[in-house]
Amino acid sequence: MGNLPGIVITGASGRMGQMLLRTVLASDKCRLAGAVERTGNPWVGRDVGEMLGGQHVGVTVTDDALEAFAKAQAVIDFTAPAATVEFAALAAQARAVHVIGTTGLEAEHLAKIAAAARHAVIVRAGNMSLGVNLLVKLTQKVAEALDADWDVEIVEAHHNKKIDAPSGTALMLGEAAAEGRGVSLAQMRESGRDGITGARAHGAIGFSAIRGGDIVGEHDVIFAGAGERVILRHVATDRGIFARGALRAAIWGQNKSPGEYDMIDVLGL
Ligand SMILES: NC(=O)C1=CN([C@@H]2O[C@H](COP(=O)(O)OP(=O)(O)OC[C@H]3O[C@@H](n4cnc5c(N)ncnc54)[C@H](O)[C@@H]3O)[C@@H](O)[C@H]2O)C=CC1
Ligand SMILES: O=C(O)C1=N[C@H](C(=O)O)C[C@H](O)C1
Repeated sequence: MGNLPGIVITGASGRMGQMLLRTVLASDKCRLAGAVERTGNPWVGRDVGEMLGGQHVGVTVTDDALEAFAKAQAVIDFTAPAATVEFAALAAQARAVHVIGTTGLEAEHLAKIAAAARHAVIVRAGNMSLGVNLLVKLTQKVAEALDADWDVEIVEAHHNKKIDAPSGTALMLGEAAAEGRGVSLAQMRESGRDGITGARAHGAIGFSAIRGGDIVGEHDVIFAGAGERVILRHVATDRGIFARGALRAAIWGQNKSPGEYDMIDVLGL
């Protein structure tokens, strides 16, 4: 047990935090080394097992991230952009692999994460599931095969608590479509249509977001041509797919050279 990689989960009380804790506790490939929440969160100072509604597991939730990271080989982080940037610096200081699932990261956050990756292994993806990463590869292939007369639209649906749009997954799919076409997503991106928008720009890559209820995550990539459509779809029904992917990334990252990696690297797709 002592030789298994020790994992710290940040954002322990969150939707993904709880799923990650259960996944690590059930795994025979790693051990739970710590759990972090923000100061003032009711989970801080309490045993992880008790907070999950079961027996004590001997790991107390802390708000001291550096102390927790220093005892671990990997940190799995599905929190919020400001927290993730802070954790990237601390995980690098502790030489722990940092697996980042947090979405909504802006250029300023990405620059700080890239700086941390000069000293430590970081695996970052807007979606850690096998199915979505396969869909990313398929999207790139289809975009390579079809010309810009085929309009690309990405439609995503998530639960009503999600705070960022388009989703991290939708952006990964948009990047894949842009790469397949040999264009820059930043230049071709079109989102949030409302009112008299004018006709669709030729070659645009469009994004639409639906928010409602408890939808885990659904993504369609629509290639709309004249007289026909190709639709690629992924539907997530269980957050366990993201947690299993993140755990796989944490184990894969052990003994890798410092740098920033993604799930395509981890899965070898
Ligand atoms: N890459 C992927 O496969 C997936 C990514 N996500 C992303 O993960 C993130 C979290 O999603 P949810 O779990 O649904 O959100 P949530 O709101 O349920 O959980 C976030 C947790 O982070 C904690 N947190 C925020 N700042 C913190 C800090 N400074 N220190 C410690 N804890 C802090 C919050 O207290 C909360 O418990 C979002 O960005 C979401 O888009 C979600 C699912 C899959
Ligand atoms: O916030 C979520 O829930 C999810 N976020 C990720 C995203 O932004 O794509 C991944 C998944 O779709 C669930």
